Amino acid sequence: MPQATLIDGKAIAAALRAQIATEIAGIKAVSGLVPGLHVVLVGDDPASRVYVASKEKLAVEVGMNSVAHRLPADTSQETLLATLAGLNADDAVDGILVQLPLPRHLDTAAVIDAIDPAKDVDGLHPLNAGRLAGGKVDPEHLLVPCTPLGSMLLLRSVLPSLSGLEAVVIGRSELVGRPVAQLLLQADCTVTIAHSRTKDLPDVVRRADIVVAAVGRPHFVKGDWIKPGATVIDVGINRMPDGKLAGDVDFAEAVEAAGAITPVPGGVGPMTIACLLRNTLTAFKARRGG
Ligand SMILES: Nc1nc2c(c(=O)[nH]1)N[C@@H](CN(C=O)c1ccc(C(=O)N[C@@H](CCC(=O)O)C(=O)O)cc1)CN2
Repeated sequence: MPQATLIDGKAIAAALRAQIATEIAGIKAVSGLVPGLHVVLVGDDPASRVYVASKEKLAVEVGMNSVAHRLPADTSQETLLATLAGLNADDAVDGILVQLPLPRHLDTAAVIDAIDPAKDVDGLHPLNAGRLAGGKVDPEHLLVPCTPLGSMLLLRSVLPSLSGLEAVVIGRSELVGRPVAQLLLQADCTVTIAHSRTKDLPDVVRRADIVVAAVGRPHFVKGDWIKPGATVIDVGINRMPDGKLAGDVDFAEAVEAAGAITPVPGGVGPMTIACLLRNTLTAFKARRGG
């Protein structure tokens, strides 16, 4: 049995960042302006610290102004909202992202609501989520959550046309499951969103030409759930007791059945940050009439 094609998220993300860097260099040469990305981190969650440092570094590499606001774990809701109000009002700020998860005492929905939708490079503000759900806006000009956007770019790297394909998304989070389902629908897939209460999940997944796994449970999706030749996008990034990362899909099994599959690490993860940079450039151009 031939093994699946590996979808190389690391390489595709690097190519996207190179494209963004070229575009920013061109804009800078003409206007002297570059996009400004501001990331807000509250607390000291080790994984979040690593992701924020990586966002800061890669934003600088593509030529952006990059600022990380690191706030203590006991930051109050009022202080966080005041920080966001300052960033909303600052014309040099094109993109604002609040790293998730926030400490439990903070109200995440209220924090996201407080970000100017035009600067919401995470695509999580209700206005941007509503535009995506409405399906009426050109995705090139919409601020779409980064992991779903990256997942779609990976899918399109192996499936230029998605029209009419059966897609099953496992997981219904606002960060991944719901928006990726909306993007698949916009690409004319027939979309099922499966979740913890879905009955006969293995049989539901067996129907899928495209499987997007976003459940947050290591090796949850088994190889015999995968229809032969299906494309599998594994969004899970689970830290195992031995320190290694594992996806939501049992890769060793699924690679034998799938037509194409993303690895973990090196699949969707790197696309999340590349798409954040893309959204920041999109926001910059929209705000400055580019
Ligand atoms: N406000 C947000 N918070 C969070 C998001 C998000 O999109 N917006 N996503 C995740 C974390 N995340 C970015 O924030 C992220 C996760 C993983 C990677 C990545 O490149 N992973 C590598 C492995 C890295 C490692 O060794 O740990 C990979 O998969 O190859 C980048 C960004 C939750 N929070």
